[in-house]
Amino acid sequence: MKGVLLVNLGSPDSPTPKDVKPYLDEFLMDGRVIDAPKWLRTILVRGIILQTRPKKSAAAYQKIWWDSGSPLIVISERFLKKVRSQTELPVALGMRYGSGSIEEGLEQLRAQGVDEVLLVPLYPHYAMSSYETVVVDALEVQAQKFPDMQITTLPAFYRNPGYVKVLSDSIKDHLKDFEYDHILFSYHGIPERHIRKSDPTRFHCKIDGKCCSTNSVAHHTCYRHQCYDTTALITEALGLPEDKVSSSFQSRLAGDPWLKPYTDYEFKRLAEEGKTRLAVITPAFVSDCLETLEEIAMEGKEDFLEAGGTAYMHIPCLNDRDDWVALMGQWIDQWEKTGSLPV
Ligand SMILES: C=CC1=C(C)c2cc3[nH]c(cc4nc(cc5[nH]c(cc1n2)c(C)c5CCC(=O)O)C(CCC(=O)O)=C4C)c(C)c3C=C
Ligand SMILES: [Fe+2]
Ligand SMILES: [Fe+2]
Repeated sequence: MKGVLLVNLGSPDSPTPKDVKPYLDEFLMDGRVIDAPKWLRTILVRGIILQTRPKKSAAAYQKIWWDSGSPLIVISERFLKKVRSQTELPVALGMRYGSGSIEEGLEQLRAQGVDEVLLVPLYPHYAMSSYETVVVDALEVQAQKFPDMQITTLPAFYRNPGYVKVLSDSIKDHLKDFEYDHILFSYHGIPERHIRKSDPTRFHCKIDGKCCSTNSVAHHTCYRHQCYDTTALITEALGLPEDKVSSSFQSRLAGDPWLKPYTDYEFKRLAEEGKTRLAVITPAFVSDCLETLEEIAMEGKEDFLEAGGTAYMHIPCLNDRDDWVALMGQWIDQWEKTGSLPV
């Protein structure tokens, strides 16, 4: 019997340093997130980052936490509930880190007789620190705990025409009452090294301004290419003039060079260029979370207005929008009836 597992990133159990610490420990000790050898990762994460970060992150989580819990979790649960109404198949939710794991999700499906799973990483783009780690974790759990289960994975869907339509309709809806002179597409950043590591050719991705627009098999796993492609597809779908649109990368940690341009620098640059009414969209996330609600909607607004901007809007993620839920329902239906996956 077929069933579906939706997977999102996960959140701490509460916005306190006590609960944020084990969550960050699991997250940052993932070798696909901090890709240093284990001994070095242990020193970096447990010896340095976890000494101070939990307090700082907990304070940020407190600013966005809802009475019903972490926005990312609450939104993912609302999405789950609505997706269930679109299909007869059992649908479960798993988180890559923190409570409500992928294993628990698969267990729930197995209890309902499922032995063929459609795994849906809730990320539009491929990155080793997001999409790939979900797939690898699910396959490891399957091999160890559910050897009779078969797992099929939904590909990164940033180019899917249905997805491009839903995202551009959402932007259109939110910009109805906001006069903007620029739209910034702010994607979660990753270290540049991750791009090179994910390049199967080992030679294509040079992050030189040209590789991401030169056709290559490397683009199947090039997060940078996929982000710029998302901006281009949405720009085209909305008929936006190119000088009103740009892309940037947020949420970097100190240390390595991360993908540029950095979102916080872009706020300043755009304001100084005279773009005073800014809309910001965060298409690396399908659900609002710490990185969108605190870093972009709160901190970003403050930074932009301080730099001389006069109006600012964060466009929410797709969350549990009905057209997004319906699209997920169509993808599930297609897989159930034909075994094929949307591209
Ligand atoms: C080396 C560090 C990190 C990489 C690489 C990274 C990639 C990455 N992350 C997301 C999605 C989310 N990240 C979120 C929070 C978050 N991310 C990092 C670090 C890396 N992410 C940290 C330390 C944190 C925790 C909070 C903090 O201390 O700042 C979230 C929000 C979770 C929530 O509970 O709301 C999401 C979602 C993607 C898509 C990605 C690669 C493309
Ligand atoms: Fe992250
Ligand atoms: Fe590239």
